[in-house]
Amino acid sequence: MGNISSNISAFQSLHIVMLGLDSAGKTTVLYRLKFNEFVNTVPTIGFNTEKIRLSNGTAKGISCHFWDVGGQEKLQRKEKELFIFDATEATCIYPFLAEM
Ligand SMILES: Nc1nc2c(ncn2[C@@H]2O[C@H](COP(=O)(O)OP(=O)(O)OP(=O)(O)O)[C@@H](O)[C@H]2O)c(=O)[nH]1
Ligand SMILES: [Mg+2]
Repeated sequence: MGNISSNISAFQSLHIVMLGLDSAGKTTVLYRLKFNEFVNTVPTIGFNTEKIRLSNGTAKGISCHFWDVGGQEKLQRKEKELFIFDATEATCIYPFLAEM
């Protein structure tokens, strides 16, 4: 047993897919985590992806791979398809995101 971060080896990344309605603040959160500052955003067409090392109380921290998916109505059908797949498998979701 243990928490999520202690079960992730130094060579693995935690994949986090950010889903939500348009203008919910997903991209704002992503760049706040990445740059530690507020960034003006534009509506996301397709997706943004960033690798961010977050603190988990250890010197190494935890490697997180964020997938910030645009929430506009025309993109929501694609988002629903993503739920079919295991979001921890980036190779599964990437082809679908790339089509958006
Ligand atoms: N007041 C307030 N505004 C916020 C907050 N977070 C984001 N915003 C604003 O809300 C707007 C939309 O934020 P985004 O981060 O682009 O929203 P999003 O969820 O990425 O939207 P899509 O890309 O269209 O899916 C922007 O003008 C942000 O400045 C918040 O916590 N408070
Ligand atoms: Mg966005």
